[in-house]
Amino acid sequence: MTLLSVENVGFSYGAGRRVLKDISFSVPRGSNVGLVGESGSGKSTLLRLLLGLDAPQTGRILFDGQPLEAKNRRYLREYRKRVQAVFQDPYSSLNPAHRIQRIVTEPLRSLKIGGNHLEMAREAIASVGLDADTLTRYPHQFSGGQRQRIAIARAIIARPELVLADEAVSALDLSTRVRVVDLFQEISENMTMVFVSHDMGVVAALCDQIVVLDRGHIVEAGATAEILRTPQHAYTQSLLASIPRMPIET
Ligand SMILES: Nc1ncnc2c1ncn2[C@@H]1O[C@H](COP(=O)(O)OP(=O)(O)OP(=O)(O)O)[C@@H](O)[C@H]1O
Repeated sequence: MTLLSVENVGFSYGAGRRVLKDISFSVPRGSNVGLVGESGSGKSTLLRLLLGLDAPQTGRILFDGQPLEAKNRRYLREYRKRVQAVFQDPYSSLNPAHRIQRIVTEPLRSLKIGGNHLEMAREAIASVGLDADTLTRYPHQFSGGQRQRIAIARAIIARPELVLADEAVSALDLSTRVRVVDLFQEISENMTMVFVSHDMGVVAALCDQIVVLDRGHIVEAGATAEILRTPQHAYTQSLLASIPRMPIET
């Protein structure tokens, strides 16, 4: 069943040129879909539309069969219970003055979700592989990879149906990146994910489907194995060529 459906979406900032043109793809429930493309291809813009921060000028986005009502605060409050995001820079997204417990439970308060928040925080922090005493500490006491785990715990604490990740491992060094990719793989087993990255290697490791963007257009979309085996578009071939080590089996 389709959870998210993007239909013929076009978008420009103000009166500027089109940065997204006729974008269509769907995200089946339970799947991981990767959006890849070089800098400036429109990935972050598309993610803003998926978060409801902006509305497309043409086309529409359906979430669970209903149109996503961007900028409708009441709608977005309900939407945020079902959709959470993880961003690139774990440091700037974690308030340095707050303890981890307060940071991780923030979605529960802002979404007015009841229950035992401390218990829920313990569970979320354990599910990203961190100790319970993490909750009493501050962001500066952690490494980049640990901070990204904390950001992931915050994203999953409200048990969203969909997680949108924007370059969520790009700022991490290689070995940490591999561990956080493994973590995403684990949590994505019970969730639907849209994973935005300029790194085809990361997306290929995590996603069962890939949508390739080039200057606001979709140039290729399909099953990951298929795209890795027979990339159709010269642009996809060049993205694949930029992966330092290709998987041997696809
Ligand atoms: N606020 C804005 N106002 C005007 N133009 C913008 C704005 N944000 C992005 N753009 C333009 O829209 C196009 C797509 O940018 P976008 O950030 O979506 O690409 P991206 O693929 O996410 O790139 P990156 O990987 O560098 O973040 C670019 O040409 C960019 O200059």
